[in-house]
Amino acid sequence: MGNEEVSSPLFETKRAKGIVLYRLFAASIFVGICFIWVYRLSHIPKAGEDGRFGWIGLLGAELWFGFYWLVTQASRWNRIYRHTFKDRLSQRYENELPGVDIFVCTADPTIEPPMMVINTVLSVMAYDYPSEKLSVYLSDDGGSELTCYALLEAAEFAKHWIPYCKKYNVEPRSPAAYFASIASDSAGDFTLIKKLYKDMENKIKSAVKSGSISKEVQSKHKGFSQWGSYSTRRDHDTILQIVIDGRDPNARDVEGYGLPTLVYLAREKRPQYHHNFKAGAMNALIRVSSNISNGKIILNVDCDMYSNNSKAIREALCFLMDEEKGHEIAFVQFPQNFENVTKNELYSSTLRIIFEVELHGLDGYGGPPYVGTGCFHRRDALCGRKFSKGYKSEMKWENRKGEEISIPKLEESSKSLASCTFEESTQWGKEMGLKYGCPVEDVITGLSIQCRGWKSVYCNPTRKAYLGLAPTTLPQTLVQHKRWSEGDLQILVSKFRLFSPALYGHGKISLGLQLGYCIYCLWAPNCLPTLFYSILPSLYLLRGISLFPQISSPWFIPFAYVMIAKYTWSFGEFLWSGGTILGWWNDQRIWLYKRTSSYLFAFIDTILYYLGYSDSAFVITAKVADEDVSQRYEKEIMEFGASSPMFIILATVALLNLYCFAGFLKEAMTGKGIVEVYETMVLQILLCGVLIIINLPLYQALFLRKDNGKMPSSVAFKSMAFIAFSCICFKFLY
Ligand SMILES: O=c1ccn([C@@H]2O[C@H](COP(=O)(O)OP(=O)(O)O[C@H]3O[C@H](CO)[C@@H](O)[C@H](O)[C@H]3O)[C@@H](O)[C@H]2O)c(=O)[nH]1
Ligand SMILES: [Mn+2]
Repeated sequence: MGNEEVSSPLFETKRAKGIVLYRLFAASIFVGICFIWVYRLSHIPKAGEDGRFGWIGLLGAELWFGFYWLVTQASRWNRIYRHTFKDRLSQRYENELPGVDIFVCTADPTIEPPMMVINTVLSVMAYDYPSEKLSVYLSDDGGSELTCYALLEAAEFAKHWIPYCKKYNVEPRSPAAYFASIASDSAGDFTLIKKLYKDMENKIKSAVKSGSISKEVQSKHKGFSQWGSYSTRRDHDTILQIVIDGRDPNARDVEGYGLPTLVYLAREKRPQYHHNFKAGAMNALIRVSSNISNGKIILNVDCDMYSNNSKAIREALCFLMDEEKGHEIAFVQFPQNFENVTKNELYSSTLRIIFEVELHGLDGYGGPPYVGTGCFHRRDALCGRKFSKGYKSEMKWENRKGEEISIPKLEESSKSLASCTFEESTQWGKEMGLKYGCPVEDVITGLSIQCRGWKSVYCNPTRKAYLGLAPTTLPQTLVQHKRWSEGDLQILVSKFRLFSPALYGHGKISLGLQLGYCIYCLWAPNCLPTLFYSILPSLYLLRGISLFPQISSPWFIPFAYVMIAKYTWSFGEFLWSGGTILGWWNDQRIWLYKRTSSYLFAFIDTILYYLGYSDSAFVITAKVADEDVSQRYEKEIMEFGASSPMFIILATVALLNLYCFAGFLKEAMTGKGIVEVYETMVLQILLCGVLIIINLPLYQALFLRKDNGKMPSSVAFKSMAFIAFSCICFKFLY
């Protein structure tokens, strides 16, 4: 190996093409925004004049939108793309690759079925990586015997599955996804492995169906005795079982090769101790794993996020082990991609623009946030170590010497690390591990790592590294976004303080990155201006009062330019990120729905939280759906289903616009004449019209659909009563 080879980097970074053109374009939009501001400020109706209230409202909204648009530029101004050289990595380090501990989190056996969980586990056990250096930990906050049983079965199946994957270079390595992707192969090995999988599936499914583990199975595995003291999932001792001990010379697959270590953990839960949701689970895993395998690298995945690219560990190591820059990097984040999205992404759940555009932008300013899954951490950075220039942590593999402790002893000593009291008066949840008290434990933890001086890297290879399950109903989508926007807002205004002098004063993270975080931290406050903009102009349309420049006025130009330019860009960006035309349209609808419902509720909840009236929780997203719900999802029919207060807002805004438009049409036909009205009110008509078109599926769900996914009629009544009341007030009183 020549010196030249050693000095060649393990990854390279490229600036996005056409960035200068983009910057010019963005500057032109900003000029347009300034003109709009000037127009609004210089034309405020005088006190007592028609439309003064609405005008000032729109002024506020436009000031906000302009400001927020500026903030979002942080994610587009300086986009970069990474490319790795995995062959160089194996040339230099193949025999010294570090140990990797993989954490899979699950929390509820009914909405996260054991079969799904073990498919994720199997996919990460079968990584293209030396098995003896891999350890997989399953954290089960559901404390479910069924999940544990499924894991025991998976351990048996893994003995066939891992060598099969390696022999045939299988991709993806989640058995369920693999068998679904392959029509049928009559080759001997394939038939055998498929049969073994089906056998395992039948056993697990029948256990799940009966809801318990048979006495016979229980007697075979001593681990089940640990459920003896179990009363509920909120009240039990630590349950820990080393299912496979990678150091055991007898733990071999069918080809005679070593197996990865596999551990089941249900940390202790007591009603009087807050368990801190996923952050609590992760911290218990960090400690338990340090006692068992102590890998230098920690990969964290959600239980639905199976590995779709068996080279992902090697991708991540190209960054972390790079001789020149590697020592600065605390974590490597992969995008979240989803297996179950339909062609036109009905609920916009691919988060396409975030993962294909924005995180590349944040990467240009110091690194993406940690988004909770598909992320490789350097263990010491995650545990609170500060970055320092001179320090180079040794990544290379060290054989665990002198660790001839027996499994029962190792299990016993690990259990105490997962007890409720262990963290009392320690820094866990504060400066060590994942932070507590925030609904987005991931983002806040990543931010604090970056504030300790570390960088992160965004790695988005063509073959997607992880595929998970996106929510398949509108309420789930909205609830998920409520959790996210609420957590992100807390980062901005709470004790964590993105802008606190302590962080900013020391210049810990760049201004670009701070603004980048603000894109998400300011999601929630968008609710008010968006509500204003989707209600006021329509109400004024009904009253015949114009709030925008006439078509013949020169002030019309900036409005037209900003709208056309911004939406053309957004459309183009969506298409070249791989989306469809209808997908973009759906994205616009969900954008509106999130802003007017999820963000509003998050905003209100955050205020209540600070006043001490509410506690933020982690509502787990369901990963299974009823048959008819899935069918409608496949056909891209929106699922409303249960009555939710969020729907009342959506329906009210939609119906209000319909009512205003109808009222205006009637007036225009009988009164002034359509041409003249059009001349003075074109932008208001357009806005109201677009709002109606985008809401078509909602009207359908309110009035036309008969299936179970329609909007409950109670929502229709409530919102109509609300509209009738407010329209009457607005028309006659104001
Ligand atoms: O008390 C809990 C609650 C959740 N989880 C696990 O956390 C993961 C994420 O939960 P999910 O309901 O799927 O939430 P999502 O909104 O899809 O998750 C995203 O957002 C979360 C923060 O809001 C992050 O924790 C996740 O990693 C990220 O994928 C799942 O594996 C759960 O099993 C736990 O282990 N314990
Ligand atoms: Mn999820």
